[in-house]
Amino acid sequence: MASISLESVSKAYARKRVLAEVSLDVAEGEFVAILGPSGCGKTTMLRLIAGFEQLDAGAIRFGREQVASPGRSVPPEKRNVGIVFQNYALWPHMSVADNVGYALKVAGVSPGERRRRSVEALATVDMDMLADRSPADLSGGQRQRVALARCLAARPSVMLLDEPLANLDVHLRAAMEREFSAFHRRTGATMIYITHDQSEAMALADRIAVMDAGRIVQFARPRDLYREPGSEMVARFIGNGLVLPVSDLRADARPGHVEVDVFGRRHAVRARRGQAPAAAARLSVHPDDLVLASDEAGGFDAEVERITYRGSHIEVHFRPRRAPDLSLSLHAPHDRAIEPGARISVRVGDGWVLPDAA
Ligand SMILES: Nc1ncnc2c1ncn2[C@@H]1O[C@H](COP(=O)(O)OP(=O)(O)OP(=O)(O)O)[C@@H](O)[C@H]1O
Repeated sequence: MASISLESVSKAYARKRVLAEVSLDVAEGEFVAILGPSGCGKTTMLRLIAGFEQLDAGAIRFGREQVASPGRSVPPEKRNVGIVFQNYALWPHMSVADNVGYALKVAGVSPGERRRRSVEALATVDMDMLADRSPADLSGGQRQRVALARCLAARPSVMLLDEPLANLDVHLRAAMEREFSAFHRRTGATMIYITHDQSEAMALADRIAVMDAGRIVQFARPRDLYREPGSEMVARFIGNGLVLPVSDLRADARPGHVEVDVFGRRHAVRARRGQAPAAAARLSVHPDDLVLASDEAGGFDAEVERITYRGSHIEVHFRPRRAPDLSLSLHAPHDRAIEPGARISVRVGDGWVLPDAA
């Protein structure tokens, strides 16, 4: 397995810049998700790493070896990269084992060795019992596991996965998420996983690179992205994040904390150390951070708009009285009696002041 590093990589199609000086260091054996909205350049980045596209500026390294720079590119078949796409085409006329061993056959590996490595790769994804089946007789999830085994049989030093779960239903996705995690633990493969689904990225990755319009806007562990987003885009993209306008930001006695005014009530929230006092700021919170205050004096005034039943809890959609254009939500116990139109008092239990430059 190898580490991967992108150094100020830029790429344009015709005159449209798709990647702008992207730098990223993925450690050996790390599981990194590339997360971003449609069209932000995720697939282009993957294609550059795989060697299907040439970069315009910058460099890509696998370990110490430079595999791409302007005008110089190691071809895809020499990069030892395994790729699993969303559309995992399997050959319908070949058995599962032959599908998995096909690349080895092309590479001239002997039939005995081929079979051994195919069955070994299938065992890794718990599919060795179905080695002689036809792909037509498999479920969607089983086919995706075969695609994974096929990638694995070639013993790649890097695995690239492009929205591999996008075509699966929600239950199968959850099962496959577990599969990918287990697979990563077992093989120690360096994995780069593309998705626009933030919950999938949060569940799987050691670190997540959030992309927006051809740039990496933040590269951090899931917990840090959730608790300390660096910009409004990241704050909104992760964990149903909300951004509140706050005012009169002042120092708090506790390091890493400040006091702010949220719709007329003072609250202590988290901020970068050294955060300067400010007349106005933006606060990143999540529905779980907002709590119904028991007494009216506790929080800011709001009016309930509607309730969504979620089984384990109810989601209360509301508008602050002082900012009726802002639609927010919080989670409350499912047995809490609360009606649309009711007046409530809301406290910010936890929040993070977005850094000034964001
Ligand atoms: N071969 C190409 N020629 C011209 N433009 C391209 C080409 N490939 C991609 N683009 C453009 O580059 C931009 C980034 O595309 P890319 O596929 O990398 O985004 P993405 O983040 O993977 O999107 P999605 O999540 O929708 O797959 C888009 O505006 C796309 O239209």
